[in-house]
Amino acid sequence: MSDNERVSLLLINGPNLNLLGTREPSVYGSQTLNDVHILAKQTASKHNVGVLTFQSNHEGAIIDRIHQAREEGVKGILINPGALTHTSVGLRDALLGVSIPFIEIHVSNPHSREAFRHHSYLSDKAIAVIAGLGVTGYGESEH
Ligand SMILES: O=C1C[C@@](O)(C(=O)O)C[C@@H](O)[C@@H]1O
Repeated sequence: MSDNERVSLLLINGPNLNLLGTREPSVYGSQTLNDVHILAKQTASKHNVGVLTFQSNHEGAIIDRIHQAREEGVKGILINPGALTHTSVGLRDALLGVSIPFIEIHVSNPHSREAFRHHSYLSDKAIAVIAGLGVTGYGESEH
């Protein structure tokens, strides 16, 4: 399979995840978004899968990127929606609208935090939810 034919995944990080590494380190740790991108790409490349990355603090930009993913033939989306997890019907509709399977990722475990973080607009439609593993949740466990 050539690079052009490689299966592609899209990794999306939502609002405030550009601050990983400096943002509330006791909750989110000290690794940066760049570390996340490296980990995800390294993990995927072991399976000959490519990863496109995108981060935005803007709901509409994320929705537009999800729409673009369909045109690009992206096979799966990995998304840490940040706070949009708990607020965005629009994000849910975008993911369902493009019919691309997705995995929801959180660095922290929202269920062990404030009550307003316990509900997700995405989880019931996600293939899987990975939460509370820190940045390692974007990679693959060694086994
Ligand atoms: O921004 C975030 C980050 C988060 O998605 C996580 O990765 O743990 C959890 C959300 O509740 C929060 O708003």
